[in-house]
Amino acid sequence: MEKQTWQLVDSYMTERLRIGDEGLDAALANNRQKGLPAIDVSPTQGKLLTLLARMKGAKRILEIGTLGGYSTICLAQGMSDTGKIVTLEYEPKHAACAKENIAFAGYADQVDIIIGPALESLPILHEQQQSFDFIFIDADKPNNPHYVKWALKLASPGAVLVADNVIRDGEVLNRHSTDPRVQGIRTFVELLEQEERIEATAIQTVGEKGYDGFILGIVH
Ligand SMILES: C[S@@+](CC[C@H](N)C(=O)[O-])C[C@H]1O[C@@H](n2cnc3c(N)ncnc32)[C@H](O)[C@@H]1O
Repeated sequence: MEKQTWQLVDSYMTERLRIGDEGLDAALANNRQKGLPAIDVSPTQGKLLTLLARMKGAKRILEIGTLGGYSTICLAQGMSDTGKIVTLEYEPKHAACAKENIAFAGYADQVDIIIGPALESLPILHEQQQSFDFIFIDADKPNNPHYVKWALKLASPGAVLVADNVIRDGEVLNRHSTDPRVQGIRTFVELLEQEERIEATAIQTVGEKGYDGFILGIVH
């Protein structure tokens, strides 16, 4: 099938901007070989995570939704040399694959994968008085409103907040949508509208998963 313009542009930019490396390529190959769903962030989007973590000088990153650890490795590449990531994953099979990929990429000692529903892990992190200067939300979208509330409790002042898949082919505009993921994003955006501590914007994207986008913000 003939490639669409956005695919050609994505390949052009990925190549010209030298995006990706052995660890990231191996992670994607292992994820597909183990049958994980192909819902990792794209290489150009992953590089955005790397750059945001580097711009922030992130030292403690929380990721909600690990899958095979592709985005975890992107974040690890941008964090400070002594940085740590806590990443939350529901599916043991995904977490096991992520563990392999993260170790191969050289970040085994800096990443803690917690297996289980994020809504059970987040209160434990809070009880432990953990805090984070970068939070990436990319798990089950119906729970995004809960995740942003936990993010507010766990964020250190000035923390970066990123959430993926917030446009959903434009369905975010459809207040009558029966898709709980769309309603999760709509409620999430309404919470952002009301929450003065969060200053945010949206970046629209196009990719293998369609027309979608990120929320980027700072928790003051
Ligand atoms: C979109 S994928 C994450 C992709 C990953 N961030 C990347 O770009 O490489 C979402 C992941 O969240 C996990 N997940 C879904 N519901 C969850 C929950 N309640 N708690 C923790 N993880 C969950 C899924 O199993 C899946 O692996």
